[in-house]
Amino acid sequence: ASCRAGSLSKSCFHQGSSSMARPVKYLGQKEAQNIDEELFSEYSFSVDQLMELAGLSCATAVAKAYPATSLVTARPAVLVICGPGNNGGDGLVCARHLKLFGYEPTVLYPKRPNKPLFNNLTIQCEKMAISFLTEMPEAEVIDGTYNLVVDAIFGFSFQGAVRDPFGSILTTLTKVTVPIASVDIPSGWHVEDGSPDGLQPDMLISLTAPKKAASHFRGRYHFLGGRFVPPALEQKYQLNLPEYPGTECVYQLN
Ligand SMILES: NC(=O)C1=CN([C@@H]2O[C@H](COP(=O)(O)OP(=O)(O)OC[C@H]3O[C@@H](n4cnc5c(N)ncnc54)[C@H](O)[C@@H]3O)[C@@H](O)[C@H]2O)[C@@H](O)CC1
Ligand SMILES: [K+]
Repeated sequence: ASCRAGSLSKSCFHQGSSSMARPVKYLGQKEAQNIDEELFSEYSFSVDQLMELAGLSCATAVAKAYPATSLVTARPAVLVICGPGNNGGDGLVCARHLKLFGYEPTVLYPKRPNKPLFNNLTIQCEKMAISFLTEMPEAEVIDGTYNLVVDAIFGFSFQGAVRDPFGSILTTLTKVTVPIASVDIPSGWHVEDGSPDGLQPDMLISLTAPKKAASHFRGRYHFLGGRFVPPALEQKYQLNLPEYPGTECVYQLN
């Protein structure tokens, strides 16, 4: 079953194991952070584990929507822009899996936290011959060089006015014409209210469960990823997640 999230206010109905249609829950910012915290504290996951699964989901969703063989340019070049928190970490993992899937990712990672997790993810990319840019290219250069941009700048902890260097990066992104695939939230959007003047990505990969901002998403592809939620946690928060098909790590919501 599939549905277009934007056509149903804050809900996307799907057929679960029962015959009754159930709406997938769209999370508020605080609830998303509580679930995140509980996965680590109560369920004893490590950040690395969930980030790996989240990033793999993102690369898988990108490969389903934009198969490397269907890309118009000779090289399946993809620009992955990573922010300063865990959303950026998802982007680094996504870049590594995209490379394994036959794409040519290039990473822009302007603000790097000095923590082993992010240092290791960066080295893993470098060792896979993924190049890192030192500055954000102009929109025309992006359009001429890359087939797609993966936006892994901000996720569910974003708040307030955008601080540099990400303000100018987001301004450039609003001008690119190649498709943008946003990880978890379109960067710069208010996590619950969205942003009518902000990025308009072609794809959104919601991780764990969609956030409320996803009801404002108007792009072509909305995927759910991050198939790691224990059933008890899903029930506690009444997430009403769809059943992922077979062994898939993503579920297409529209
Ligand atoms: N439990 C989950 O659902 C999981 C979440 N993951 C990812 O983790 C993300 C959340 O990560 P974080 O909590 O680290 O937060 P984010 O990655 O959303 O962003 C936090 C970073 O952005 C900065 N920031 C916040 N507002 C800003 C502003 N206005 N201007 C400039 N910088 C700003 C903060 O200083 C911090 O460095 C999720 O969206 C998802 O992508 C996955 O890695 C793993 C599992
Ligand atoms: K994002």
